[in-house]
Amino acid sequence: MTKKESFFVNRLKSVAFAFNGAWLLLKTEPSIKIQVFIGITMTLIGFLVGLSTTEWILQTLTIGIIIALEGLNTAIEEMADFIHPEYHPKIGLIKDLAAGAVFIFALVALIVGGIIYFPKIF
Ligand SMILES: Nc1ncnc2c1ncn2[C@@H]1O[C@H](COP(=O)(O)OP(=O)(O)OP(=O)(O)O)[C@@H](O)[C@H]1O
Repeated sequence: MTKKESFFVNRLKSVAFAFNGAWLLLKTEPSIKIQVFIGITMTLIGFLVGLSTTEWILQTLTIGIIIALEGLNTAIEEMADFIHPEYHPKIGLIKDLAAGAVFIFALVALIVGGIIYFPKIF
């Protein structure tokens, strides 16, 4: 196998691993299921109210980023539990920080949603 072929085979394998990770998140993680449900609901509402192109881009980005952050938070939790399954204040801090990062973006998502939908409702 040439170097070029092995590069493309390796990239393909990476995509397959990433796809498997995304599928596992969707299948096993309640927080991801909730975010995906909210994302689908907001997309349907977007069609109902008729979002502009810019609003669609902002809403889709916001939904995607929050789901991706939830996924990273889950990965950090898994790593923390694997490295140190017993109670430890540092593990608590690491998990709280990761959850805090998701929380910050959840607030941003609420603000973005408010800016898009508030003028359409009131
Ligand atoms: N091993 C630990 N040592 C110390 N504190 C912990 C430990 N595990 C969890 N905690 C504390 O409990 C909180 C919740 O942790 P947990 O792993 O249950 O995540 P979670 O927020 O319930 O996430 P999810 O619902 O996605 O599983 C953490 O943010 C942390 O404050």
